[in-house]
Amino acid sequence: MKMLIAANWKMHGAMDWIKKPVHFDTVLPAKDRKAIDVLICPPALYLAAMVEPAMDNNVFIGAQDCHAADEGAHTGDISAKQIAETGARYVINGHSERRANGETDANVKAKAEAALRHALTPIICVGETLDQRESGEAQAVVAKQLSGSLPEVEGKSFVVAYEPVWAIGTGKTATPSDIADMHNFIRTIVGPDTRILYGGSVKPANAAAIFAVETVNGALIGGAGLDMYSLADIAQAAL
Ligand SMILES: O=C[C@H](O)COP(=O)(O)O
Repeated sequence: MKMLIAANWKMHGAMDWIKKPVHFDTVLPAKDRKAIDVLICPPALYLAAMVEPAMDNNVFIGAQDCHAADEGAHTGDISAKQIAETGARYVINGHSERRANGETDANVKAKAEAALRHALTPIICVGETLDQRESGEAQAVVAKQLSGSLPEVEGKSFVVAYEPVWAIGTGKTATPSDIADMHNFIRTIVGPDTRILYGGSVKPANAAAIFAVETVNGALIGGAGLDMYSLADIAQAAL
């Protein structure tokens, strides 16, 4: 399965960042990374401007969230239909930073199903908190999130990102053995054909060890995905 190297820019960036996929291609040209897919998920207002230069450089563009409805009175929200119209190909659903603000498994599932209706690939995030891990509940928490959040749409593919909440933006990475345990567990639920990413303080220095875990099919990268040299170093580790 092709690895997916996905950068989630969160609420970072400015208009001149729309050139970053072109810069990425200068650092790691498309001809040298045919074995992997590269995705950048910028803030929504940059999507339309980024898609064309990014696709010209074999970089996919995705959104960080979508609404479950196709249209309506939802101030500040963006629908999967609108995201798809920009030419973006992926959307992140259920990131822990959104779950922390009240997003439920049912919301995530409805959003992922909206994404699939508009030919976007949802990246569905799951992961336990430190308290949940320390009390031995990590797998049960992830199983519950998957059971409530995965889209029920026949024949459509989605991506799962396992992001332990305690590893996000903290510099603490799960050990390869912890990642392998959780990814193997998730694999038993999602089957052999679904990409399972790891996210949580992925950096150039630890990427190779993470990608060496057999059931890791790529990474969802926050901080280290803002700099194209560091994103390219991580991508290189997946080749
Ligand atoms: O979506 C990305 C994750 O939240 C990971 O962020 P991080 O690499 O800054 O820890």
